[in-house]
Amino acid sequence: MGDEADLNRERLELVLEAAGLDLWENDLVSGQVTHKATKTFLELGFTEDEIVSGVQDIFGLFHPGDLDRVQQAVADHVAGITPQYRAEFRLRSKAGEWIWFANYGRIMDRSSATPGKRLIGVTFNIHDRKQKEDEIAQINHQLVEQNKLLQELNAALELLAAHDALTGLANRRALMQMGANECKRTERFDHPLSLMVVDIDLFKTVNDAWGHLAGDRMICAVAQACAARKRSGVDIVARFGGEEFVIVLPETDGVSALRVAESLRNEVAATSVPVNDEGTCLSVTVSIGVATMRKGSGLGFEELVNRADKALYRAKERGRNAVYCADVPQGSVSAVHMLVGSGEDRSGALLT
Ligand SMILES: Nc1nc2c(ncn2[C@@H]2O[C@H](COP(=O)(O)OP(=O)(O)OP(=O)(O)O)[C@@H](O)[C@H]2O)c(=O)[nH]1
Repeated sequence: MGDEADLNRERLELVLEAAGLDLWENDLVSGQVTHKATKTFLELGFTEDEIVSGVQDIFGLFHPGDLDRVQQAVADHVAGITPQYRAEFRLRSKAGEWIWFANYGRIMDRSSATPGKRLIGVTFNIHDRKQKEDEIAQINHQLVEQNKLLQELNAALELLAAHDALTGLANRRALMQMGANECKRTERFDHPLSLMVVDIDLFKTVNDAWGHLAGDRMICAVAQACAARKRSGVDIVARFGGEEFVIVLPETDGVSALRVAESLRNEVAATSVPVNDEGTCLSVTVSIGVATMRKGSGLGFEELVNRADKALYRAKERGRNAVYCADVPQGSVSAVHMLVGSGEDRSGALLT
């Protein structure tokens, strides 16, 4: 029987050694370590003589950040809440380094006369695994940060790709895309679509007399005036080129578009634009060409822009600071005249 017990012990030791496990046993009533985890202490740099025999002394080697969790895991198992005691924790080596270990244990005498006394378990080194987990967590964290940065860069690029850097308005590329969609909507839903091309008059003279920066400020001021007309989520306001802007007015017929154009022309003409830091303010006017389409007109967006551009040319021909639209029927003239409130020259285009 004694031989068989010795053989069993040797078998157990072989298994523990091969698996890198260190067996221990604690008497939870006396608080004494009844079988010491020798291998673990040697790994920590202690000599056999220095191996402690009190449970509290062992707790003294635990990392303060892990101790509560370990004690809670023991308490949960003793209380029968968990079927095993499991914990991962850091132990302080003799040299003062923190090394990761894990415990796996169980109360072995629940059915004895003094249950809850013998907690038996194994300790094993998990330091390499923990370090790899840390490295992976760090790499994951870096990846998350890099992804965030990429998303921000993508959003900034999308913004740059669709907007004009000077005025912040939609750029020509974005306009052509959105405008084409509006043309399709007009064909599908039979709603009118109008478009204005707004051009600053004699802008070259501003650049020539006051410099390019002053010209830029004037472009921004007119851009703001155009943007202020925008019905949010409905109209499109874009910088089409140098000192030229396009305003797309969905669900707006020619008469209404003329009304908007004339009101914008008036507002700009009443504006005084500060063009430098010395307090120079310049007056400014715009000429506006208006074009409008309905379902079945067969016009694409580019053609609509071209028509408004031709109308703009007529407005310039008529002396600038003017609005012109070739698409409004004769019957609408009086209504527009009333709204325009300017001379024949300005609204004369409607009479052609
Ligand atoms: N400051 C500035 N000037 C620009 C910009 N883009 C274009 N321009 C200038 O705008 C001027 C446009 O001049 P023109 O096409 O002759 O037109 P205009 O002087 O406004 O004359 P009309 O349109 O006939 O009334 C040119 O001198 C361009 O160099 C810009 O982003 N900033």
